[in-house]
Amino acid sequence: MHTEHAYALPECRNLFYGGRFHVPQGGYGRTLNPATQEDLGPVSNANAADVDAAVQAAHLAFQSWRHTKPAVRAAALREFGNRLRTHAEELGFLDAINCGNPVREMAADVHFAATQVDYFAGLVHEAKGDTLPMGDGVLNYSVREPYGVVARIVAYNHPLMFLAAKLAAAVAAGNTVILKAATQAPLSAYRLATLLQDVFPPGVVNVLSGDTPCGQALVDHPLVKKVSLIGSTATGKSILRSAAEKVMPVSLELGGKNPLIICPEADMDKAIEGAVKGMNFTWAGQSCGSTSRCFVHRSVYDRVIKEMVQKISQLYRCGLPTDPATTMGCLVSKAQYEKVMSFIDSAHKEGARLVCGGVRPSDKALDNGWFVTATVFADVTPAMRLFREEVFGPVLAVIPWDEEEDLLRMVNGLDFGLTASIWTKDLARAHRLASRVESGYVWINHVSAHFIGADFGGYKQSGLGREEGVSELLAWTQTKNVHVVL
Ligand SMILES: NC(=O)c1ccc[n+]([C@@H]2O[C@H](COP(=O)([O-])OP(=O)(O)OC[C@H]3O[C@@H](n4cnc5c(N)ncnc54)[C@H](O)[C@@H]3O)[C@@H](O)[C@H]2O)c1
Repeated sequence: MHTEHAYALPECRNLFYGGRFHVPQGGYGRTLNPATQEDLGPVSNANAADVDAAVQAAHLAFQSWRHTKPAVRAAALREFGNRLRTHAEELGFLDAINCGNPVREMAADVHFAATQVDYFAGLVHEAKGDTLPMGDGVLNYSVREPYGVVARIVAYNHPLMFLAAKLAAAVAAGNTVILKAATQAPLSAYRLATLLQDVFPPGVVNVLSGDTPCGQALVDHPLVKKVSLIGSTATGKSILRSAAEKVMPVSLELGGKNPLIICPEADMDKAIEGAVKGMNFTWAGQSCGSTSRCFVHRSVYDRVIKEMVQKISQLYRCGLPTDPATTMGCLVSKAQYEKVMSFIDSAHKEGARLVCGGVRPSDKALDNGWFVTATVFADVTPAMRLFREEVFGPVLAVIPWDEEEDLLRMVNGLDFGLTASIWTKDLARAHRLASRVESGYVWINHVSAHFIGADFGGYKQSGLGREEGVSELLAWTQTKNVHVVL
């Protein structure tokens, strides 16, 4: 706690609900800087009693927030967006020091979150209903109403952005929200709570930190009417099972093992650049949308691999996440590091060909961190673990292909279906492949980017529901039909 940092670490690490911070009944744990193992101090571990207190506060706030004029809700959201922008550097720093992703990108995340908050502030009046033509003397209309208290549980790779951006649609629609910070990196969440303390009425936005028991207690609480998760498929399934007990709707943004397809006629320079960028090495590959299976047509296979490796060595070098010059951060924890290393191990054992990386960086300054260099394995086959399972680390699998039918069998042969990226100059092939890939978000001659207003979400076991567009707002409402005989 005595190391000099660019910004002060948050002083208050308690639970934020009902407009104030509360000492956790579940006690405290510790949080670390994954790049150095520096102890960054205590973090609250909310237990079921804490969750209940927060839910009661949110429930009380719902009684008035649901009737607050939409324009007033929008104004609060816009003020919140402005606060985010004003504190972007500081929040980005807190994420970098706590989750291991580079500070420059984490600050950009905060600005992106603010843009999403503004977007939903502008949509408040779109949570509207319909009327049905019924003839004289009868009026039939539907209204959209908020659910009540809802919970958002998030993953660690964009700790601040996932909390800040994703509260907006739920709050815009008139719900009150309990945010559960990422277990591994909650520091920015405490600062976020302070920043929003006087923006929303007490109890409208509440921020908890904790581990699985906190998330589970939120899912199980009878007054929590909807839960959304950004997390792994395993957690998504567990939440879905618990939600069944309450017949509660859920929204799930889950894992991926996303394909990037390079066709022989593609603009090869751009395709190679896309394949490298799509792996999100900056975040050490820790991104759900990472295109971690790269299918390269055999006629260009050797060239693509050679140039890909050159590009990676030019663009990505592990460095301390808090250094603005760093282009690639570290993994979030020892557990994640060991998982990534086990994939590298199994790829070797199963006969994949290592073409770069696969080791710790040689830089002594990084010796204490969970760093792994940008890694590419070629000649990966569908039988290998690296082909089938999400690594959530900097490990790219390259697979040769010859015929489109075989390609599609391999591409669609998994239970994941989040993103896909297709590189071709053949218009017919572009649309044919786009229509046949089983993914919820497809780029043609592009990769990685999200577009505000465009629905993001997964097919198959990569998720349920869509976010980032109007449908996210509507998903936080339920429809009531009213039939009036005049
Ligand atoms: N589709 C997307 O938009 C998206 C975005 C980012 C990350 N992810 C996925 O997230 C995963 C990595 O993140 P992670 O390791 O933090 O995921 P995780 O599933 O382990 O944890 C996510 C969150 O769920 C909570 N949680 C765990 N078990 C729970 C339970 N039984 N009930 C309620 N809450 C519970 C955790 O405390 C954490 O806050 C990857 O699979 C990645 O693909 C998906």
